[in-house]
Amino acid sequence: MDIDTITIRGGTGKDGKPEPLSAVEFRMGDVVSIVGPTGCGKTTLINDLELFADGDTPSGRKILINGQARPEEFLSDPSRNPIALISQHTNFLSDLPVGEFLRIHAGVRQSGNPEQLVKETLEFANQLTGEPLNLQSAMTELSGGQTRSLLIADAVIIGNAPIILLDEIENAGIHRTKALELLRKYRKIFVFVTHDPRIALMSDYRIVIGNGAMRELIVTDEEEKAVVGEIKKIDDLLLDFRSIVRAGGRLTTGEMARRMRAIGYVEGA
Ligand SMILES: Nc1ncnc2c1ncn2[C@@H]1O[C@H](COP(=O)(O)OP(=O)(O)OP(=O)(O)O)[C@@H](O)[C@H]1O
Repeated sequence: MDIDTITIRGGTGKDGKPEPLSAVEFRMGDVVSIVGPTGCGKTTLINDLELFADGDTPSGRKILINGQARPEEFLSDPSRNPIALISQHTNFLSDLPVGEFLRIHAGVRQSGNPEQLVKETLEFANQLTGEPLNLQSAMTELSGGQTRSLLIADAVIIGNAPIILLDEIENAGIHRTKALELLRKYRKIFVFVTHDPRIALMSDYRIVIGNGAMRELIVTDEEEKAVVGEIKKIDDLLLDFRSIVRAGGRLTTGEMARRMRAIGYVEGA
């Protein structure tokens, strides 16, 4: 089934009142962020999407595919489920080597050459994480960042899911700008739950959640796109400082001023 749109029909917030945003429609190719304070209901919203809620979850929301109720096959046959969720608490239970797992998954999910898909998936995963993984590593031995990178790459390339939900990938040592740039090459709906301004502003629009309810939809305008360029510079600088400290180095005020000048920020500005 080709998916063009996913609609969220609003339900109620934690106070039982109707959500201010009564409906939101995602179109194929959209990159969306869900933002809001801790505990406000962001994960609940993507769980509603993953479950194809039909008024049967605490929020009372309804999820429509191409304007219609979910087809039964999405629930009964996992291989037809168009949604992949990369949650915050993902661990592998199998201790298969990465290569074997990917080969088996590619064989079941796709008709193409499994070796090519495995290669592509590994390359994709290794662009997302700072700690490259190899096909011989046991899956249970991967770090949090490697696990999350492998799952994202597997969902995008082998699972080929048209809708991918990603819950707070910023906490797992994933290269965020790279992730957004790479993912945008694939025509899918990506929904990020995030506290990260870089991810939120690199999205096409964001849904603001408060007290369990969808409150506002903000489209990223030209001014915000310019701001994200500056945020990237500051963020990259912090990542540089982190790398220096991790590698056992020391930071000096002189070095900090030099690096800030190099990206166009003067000391103390
Ligand atoms: N619309 C709603 N109606 C009823 N309960 C809700 C609703 N939205 C969220 N909740 C409840 O509020 C609690 C917190 O929600 P949730 O875990 O989704 O927040 P979060 O924004 O993802 O938090 P964090 O930022 O810490 O990950 C959960 O117990 C959830 O069941």
